[in-house]
Amino acid sequence: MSENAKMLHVNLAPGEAGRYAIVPGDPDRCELIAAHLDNPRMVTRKREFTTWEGTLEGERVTVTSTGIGGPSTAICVEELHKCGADTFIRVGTCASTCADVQCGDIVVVSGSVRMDGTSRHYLPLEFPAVPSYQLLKALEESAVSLGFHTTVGVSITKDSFYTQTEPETKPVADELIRRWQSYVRGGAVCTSMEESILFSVGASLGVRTASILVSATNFDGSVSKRNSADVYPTDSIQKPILSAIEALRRIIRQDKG
Ligand SMILES: O=P(O)(O)O[C@H]1O[C@H](CO)[C@@H](O)[C@H]1O
Ligand SMILES: O=c1cc[nH]c(=O)[nH]1
Repeated sequence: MSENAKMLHVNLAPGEAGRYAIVPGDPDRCELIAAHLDNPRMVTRKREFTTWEGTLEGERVTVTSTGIGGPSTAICVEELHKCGADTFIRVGTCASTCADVQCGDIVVVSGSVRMDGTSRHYLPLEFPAVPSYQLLKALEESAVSLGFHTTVGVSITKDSFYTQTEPETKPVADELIRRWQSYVRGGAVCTSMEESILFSVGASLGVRTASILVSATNFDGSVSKRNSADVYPTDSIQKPILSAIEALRRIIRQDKG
């Protein structure tokens, strides 16, 4: 393979990603994020990986979707890194697992339970899945400065959506519910599907990672179920987007300073 060949999945070549990457799960979210950059343009799309780019504070910013869950997130981070990225901010949604986080509230993830398989291919389980403190701090300060209700806390990264929302229907229900209860009793504030992978792959590559989420659910007091009555206001996604853009501005200025 030539050195300038395009990556197998994200379809970018070395040099075609900015140092700064914003990585949502949903491909449709890339355009919404890029709209806040200067000179946004769609770059490429392959499988679950859609890429837009633009500039912020004069620096190139790449926005690429990870798709859902571990394997595709690991691929996205590895390939963007090969193409030039060393700073990754996930902008996503989560389900609340605590009373402090209600629908539309922000969570800045300070660490993640590794209830996934992919991160174990990178680091042993005793190694914590944690973000870069510099990025976490910038995200928290930005979200608070924008007036959003913000919680900094531990998320649960799971490998499967419906084993969380309907654990009692699965053959391993007892195990799922027992583990989930222990995470919640340990103080986990929300659940999503990419953090432990993003943080672990980032740590193994020696790059900066962080994640900011908006809750798509109200917490109804149940340990593991999604609240079926939740109506997710689609404009809520602008909260983590605006926070991430402001945080990235601060990071870029710090990097330059
Ligand atoms: O909001 P996004 O980034 O799509 O992420 C969340 O939504 C998906 C599940 O519906 C999972 O990928 C979960 O982590
Ligand atoms: O309910 C939800 C919403 C976002 N992400 C999840 O993992 N679950």
